[in-house]
This record gives sequence, structure tokens and C-alpha cells, in this order.
Amino acid sequence: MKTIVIATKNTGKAREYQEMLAPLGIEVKTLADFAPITINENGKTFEENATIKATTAANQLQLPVMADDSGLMVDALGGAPGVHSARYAGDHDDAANNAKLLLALKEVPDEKRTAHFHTTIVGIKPDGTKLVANGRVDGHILHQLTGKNGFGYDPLFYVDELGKSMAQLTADQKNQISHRGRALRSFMKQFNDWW
Ligand SMILES: O=P(O)(O)OP(=O)(O)OP(=O)(O)OC[C@H]1O[C@@H](n2cnc3c(O)ncnc32)[C@H](O)[C@@H]1O
Ligand SMILES: [Mg+2]
Repeated sequence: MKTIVIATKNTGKAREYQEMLAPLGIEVKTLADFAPITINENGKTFEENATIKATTAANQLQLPVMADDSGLMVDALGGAPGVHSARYAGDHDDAANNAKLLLALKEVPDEKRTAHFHTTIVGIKPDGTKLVANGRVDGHILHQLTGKNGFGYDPLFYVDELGKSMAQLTADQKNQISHRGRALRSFMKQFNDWW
């Protein structure tokens, strides 16, 4: 069985990678399985941040590592919170981020609440060999929290193609259509060559 390290501290992301990779016979480890690693996510783009996370962990662990940088782009906010999604309200707090987003869109009518989630996955091997893949899913921002599943902005994200909020989807349904699921399937097409 192959083991891959995902350089994340986000338990929601880690669970989704486990759900998607276990059926492929790949065991997922995360940063929680190793001694603490300090990562400065100070890039300006998803790819820069994912590269920083993956490179820092691959250098320290001397193992092949994948990292995920992702976020929510809201058109009426000029693409915010974007790469700043985790700390939009200051403190990596999902409830505070969602409250801030609802407030920012208070006066924005339904037809202008378009948004998408984006994920960039970067794989880095200790010798520096790099693989990049991207995914996105389009939707709208709701007026109230809807649904209990998922994490982050999922309760405010209405998935156009399914007519439900992301947090109303089962884990399998989310993984089928999500930015992360799409990025991972693209990544896996090139995985064997990279590995
Ligand atoms: O950097 P790591 O340790 O992987 O964990 P993180 O939570 O900081 O992850 P990011 O830097 O990629 O920030 C992405 C933020 O975007 C949001 N987000 C990403 N994917 C999401 C998803 O599938 N559903 C809802 N919100 C998501 C959520 O608020 C995340 O904290
Ligand atoms: Mg982060």
C-alpha cells in the first residue's frame, strides 16, 4: 500500500482526502502524524501557498508530500476572500468567517451572489519534482447557514448543479462535485508518473 502525506492541519480536508484515496489503496497521513512543522503560508496565489506547504513538509520529512490550498471566490466581493479564506475574519474560525461573509453580502441580491470554490493541489518529492492540479465548483452564496455536513463555508455555498447547499450533501456527493474532488482526480491522472 502506498502512503501519501497531505501537508494540512485542516481536519475537514484531511477527512476528504482519506475518503477519496482509501478506495484507491492509498493511505493518507497528515501533519498531525509527525512532529510539529512550522509553515508560513505567505504566498499570493493558491499555487504559491500549496507549493510552500508541500515543499516545507517534503524537505523536513524527506517523503513525497501533497498540499492543498483552497478558497472561496465571491464575484460581488471582487474575488474575496480568495487566498485569505481561512483567516477572512481574522482567526481561522469558520463561524466568524461565515458571519463576516453574510454581512458583506447583506445588500447583494440573489443574481449577484455568484461564487466558486477553488483548489490547487501541489505534489512535491524530496528531490523537488513537482505536480500541480486545479479544480473548481460554481455556486451561489445563500442568505443563511444551511446544512450540517462539511466544513468552512459549506453551509453558505449553494451548489448550482445539485440544488442544495454544500453542507447538505453527503460526503460522497461533495467529493464527486467539489473543487477538491475535481483537483484530486486531475492530480491522480498524473500521479504514477510523478511518484
Ligand atoms: O492550510 P491547511 O493546513 O491545509 O488548512 P487551511 O484550513 O488553512 O486551508 P487553506 O489555507 O487552504 O484555507 C482554505 C480555507 O477555505 C475554506 N475552504 C476550503 N475548502 C473548503 C471546502 O471544501 N468547503 C468549505 N470551505 C472550504 C476554509 O475556510 C479553509 O480554511
Ligand atoms: Mg492554510
